[in-house]
Amino acid sequence: MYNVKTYNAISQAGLDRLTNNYQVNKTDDADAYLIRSVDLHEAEFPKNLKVIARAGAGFNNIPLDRVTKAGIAAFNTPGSNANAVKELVIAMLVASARHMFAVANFSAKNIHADISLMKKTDDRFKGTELLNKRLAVIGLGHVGSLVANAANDLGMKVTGFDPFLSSDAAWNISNQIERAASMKAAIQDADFVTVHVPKTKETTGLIGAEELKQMKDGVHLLNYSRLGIVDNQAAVDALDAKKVASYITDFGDKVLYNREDVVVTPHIGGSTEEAEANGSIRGANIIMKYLETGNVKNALNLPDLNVPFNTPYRLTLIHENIPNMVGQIATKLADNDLNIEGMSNAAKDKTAYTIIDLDQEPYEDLVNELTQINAVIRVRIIKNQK
Ligand SMILES: NC(=O)c1ccc[n+]([C@@H]2O[C@H](COP(=O)([O-])OP(=O)(O)OC[C@H]3O[C@@H](n4cnc5c(N)ncnc54)[C@H](O)[C@@H]3O)[C@@H](O)[C@H]2O)c1
Ligand SMILES: O=C(O)[C@H](O)COP(=O)(O)O
Repeated sequence: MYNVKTYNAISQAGLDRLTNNYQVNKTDDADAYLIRSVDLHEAEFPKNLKVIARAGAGFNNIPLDRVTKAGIAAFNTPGSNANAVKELVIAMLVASARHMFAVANFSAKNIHADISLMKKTDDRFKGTELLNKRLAVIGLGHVGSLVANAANDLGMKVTGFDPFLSSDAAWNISNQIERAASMKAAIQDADFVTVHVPKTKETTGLIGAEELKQMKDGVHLLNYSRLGIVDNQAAVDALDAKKVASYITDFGDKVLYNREDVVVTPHIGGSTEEAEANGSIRGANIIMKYLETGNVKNALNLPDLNVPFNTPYRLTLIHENIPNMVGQIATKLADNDLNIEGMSNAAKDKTAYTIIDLDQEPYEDLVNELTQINAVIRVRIIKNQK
């Protein structure tokens, strides 16, 4: 029986996919965590924990270095909520161009007045159209590419900036989207700027005072990525200077409160029934695949390694990516008369992963003995359930 512990609101749709070999939230000593945005940076991890699946895209809540050193595989599910974010961002583009929040505030405060009369005396709610306006999309991954394509479908001129764009992601982007060679080239002519990058050391403050200065007067700015990717104090200064017309973000920050030109939504970009179900189902499938086969696809901290599991037993080893690891492991097995049916190895950055298929049950102390090899981080024996 495997134990799964959940954090945050995890859609039942994914938990329903777990087979009878799984129980949920029965113990803290879990084999797997299924999480959303819970901040794990200060968390202690149980000894048994083998895998963390983040139902959603952003993984800045997972201390990847520490998790990897503990031999825990970490995965996210990028794309599972991308459509939800796209729809909200498009709504916010329209809302900012048509002053929808000011209109909503006005009508809420004037419930006894005939609001239709106000149009005759006051044109403060006259808006602009998105058609032919320019949108800069910073980050063209799962979310950014959908936003760029949808804005293009609405007749906007769209410029994308993503120096690290994968070739897979590039296939998803309409050939109408112009690719900028620099941040400045992307933002300098834009009427709207929207940011869709992961939160890292490099992207913290990606949109700061300098970038805001490079933008057109009256630009509308959106941040549905993470707190800190836009420097909020710099954004407030630019709003005060009327450089930026409006700022819409999914992440609260006290410098933003009580302003008519700012709208803060409570981190709901990915909060739809469909997106939460997608993330939870993908997270549950990731957990089952990793625990039952050791196979890895698109982990955050391990290389891809997918080997058909056709033997009765399998050993998996997470170890440092240094010379002679595979040799030492194979020697240890040979010294103990264990025949290797198949062996595969791959590396990602400083971490390597080895899968060894065995036609017989390994002796009990093998895990300890292999773990004692210098630079071996974690060893698992998996019994084939098929
Ligand atoms: N508000 C929400 O609820 C919500 C929902 C989903 C995602 N997000 C956030 O949005 C981020 C993006 O999500 P995604 O699913 O598109 O992720 P993704 O990994 O598919 O795409 C991120 C893209 O950003 C690009 N990038 C990285 N650094 C960059 C830089 N300095 N300049 C320009 N581009 C850069 C990458 O090359 C990649 O193409 C997530 O990491 C998460 O923090 C928020
Ligand atoms: O990165 C994400 O996927 C989103 O920010 C959603 O976060 P949540 O799962 O906490 O809603």
